[in-house]
Amino acid sequence: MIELLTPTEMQRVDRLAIADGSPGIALMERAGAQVAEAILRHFAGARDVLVLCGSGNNGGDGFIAARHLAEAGMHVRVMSAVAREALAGDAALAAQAWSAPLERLSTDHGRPDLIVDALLGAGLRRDVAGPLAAVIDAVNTSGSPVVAVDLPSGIDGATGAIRGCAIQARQTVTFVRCKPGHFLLPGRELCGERLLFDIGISDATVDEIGAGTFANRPTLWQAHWPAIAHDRHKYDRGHVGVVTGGATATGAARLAIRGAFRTGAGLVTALAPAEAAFVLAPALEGPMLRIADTADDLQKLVAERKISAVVIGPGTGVGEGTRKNVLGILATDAAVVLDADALTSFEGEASLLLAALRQRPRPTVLTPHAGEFHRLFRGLLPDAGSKLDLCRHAARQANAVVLFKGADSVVAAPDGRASIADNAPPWLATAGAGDVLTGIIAGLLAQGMPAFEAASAAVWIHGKAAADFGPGLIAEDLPDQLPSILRSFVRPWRDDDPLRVD
Ligand SMILES: NC(=O)C1=CN([C@@H]2O[C@H](COP(=O)(O)OP(=O)(O)OC[C@H]3O[C@@H](n4cnc5c(N)ncnc54)[C@H](OP(=O)(O)O)[C@@H]3O)[C@@H](O)[C@H]2O)[C@H](O)CC1
Ligand SMILES: [K+]
Repeated sequence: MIELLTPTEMQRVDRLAIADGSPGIALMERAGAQVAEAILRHFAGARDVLVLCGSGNNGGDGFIAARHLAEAGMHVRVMSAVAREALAGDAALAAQAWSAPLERLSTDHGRPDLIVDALLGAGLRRDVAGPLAAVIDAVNTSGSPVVAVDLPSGIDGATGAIRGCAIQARQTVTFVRCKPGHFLLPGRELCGERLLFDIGISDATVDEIGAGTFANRPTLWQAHWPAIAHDRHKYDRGHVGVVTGGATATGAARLAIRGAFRTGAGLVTALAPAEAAFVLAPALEGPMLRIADTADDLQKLVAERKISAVVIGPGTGVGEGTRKNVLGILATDAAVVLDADALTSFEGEASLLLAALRQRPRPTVLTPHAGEFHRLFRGLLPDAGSKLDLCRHAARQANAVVLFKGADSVVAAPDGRASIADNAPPWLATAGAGDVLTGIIAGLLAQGMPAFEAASAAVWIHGKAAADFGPGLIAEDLPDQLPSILRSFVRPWRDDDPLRVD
């Protein structure tokens, strides 16, 4: 159940299910019953419940939930955005089965123990304004906990954006599959706890849609996890090269090195300018050190040392030197992770970078945070769009996997696949955490994991490492959290496993 379906895709799934013999009203009956069941389980002490119903099928789910809650003994009032006669289709049928009076939707809610938000769901079509916006504001300031049906009203299910204003829910009950808007910020925050229920639509029906967006979970990438066999030596486990900054700027690269080493790369080499050698040498034990002052030196080392994945960007400085080194590295056969200064060095010259990426046949991952993303792609992408849309566009343009970092990190591949993560705790936003992430990605690429899966896996593992550690985390703690997480992914060698990316 890891696909994320946009409201449009969900409508197509609904239509397929209805065509296959599940009447819409039967789906709605199950949806409304699940909402009631969730409330009875999680808000068992609630006595007075107010259900707010909109004019569409989201409201229909609300009428059915109201009936079940009343049957369970709760005192239920229903406010409707429209009169019964104005309802159509399944929502009209659902309202018929609610025999008590309907109140007109207003801001006069009192202080019920619980409010059920069934105003707007997948059918949100424009910004919320006027009387409906006033109702949403009144709900948010009422102090009553809110259970949202499908989506908090006002949240765009495709993008997670607030359209005008939106409900802040304590819990959101959704059906069949989560939507991107449940994962992307700010939507995720407004959902509160998210509960997903089956309403009788089969996985085969969902498969027919061919969804390309996924929740970032181990099930998305675990099948591609690098294998370990006892008869392989360290060279079979890949060799990561990390380009470092000068004598006073090697910390970021060292974090990447530790991330790569802990992720299981057999060898890790710091590729450093000569001036940094005496600073780095005492700071490295397992990882090796090689001197590279120019793009030529880097290219030669990658070839001679059979380096299978290179990280460049953390601490390398912004400017001509890094630009040349990036272009040099992109011309090698190694998999490449471009981060930080490697991206910012192409600000205003993105076409240079994109030209090199487009003709490159090897795996490449770009890992911008929001600032780096917008600096690099300014003018090259549509002006408006969700983080998911923009990341997909960028991946297509760059012919590379793009990891758009943040609390809702998105990974997109040039073929259109995308993952969205929701497991990063707030304390992961700390200096150097991104450097460790580049190392984890490179460590997985070096062991032969494909780029989309490697970037998605790294994001999830990075978030899990931070969550496991807890508050007080600094980037230096992240690599040491990895072994206990990686343990659960170890799998035996298969004969068709790649030895390494080259
Ligand atoms: N498989 C499932 O997941 C099922 C989900 N169900 C529920 O159905 C809704 C989707 O129902 P739908 O009728 O398509 O849409 P909504 O009820 O969310 O909204 C449509 C009505 O809302 C009006 N609207 C739209 N935007 C606004 C706005 N900004 N302000 C005010 N009103 C708005 C719209 O009016 P129009 O004038 O635009 O026509 C509609 O009247 C889904 O979310 C689930 O809860 C089903 O139960 C079946 C299975
Ligand atoms: K809703």
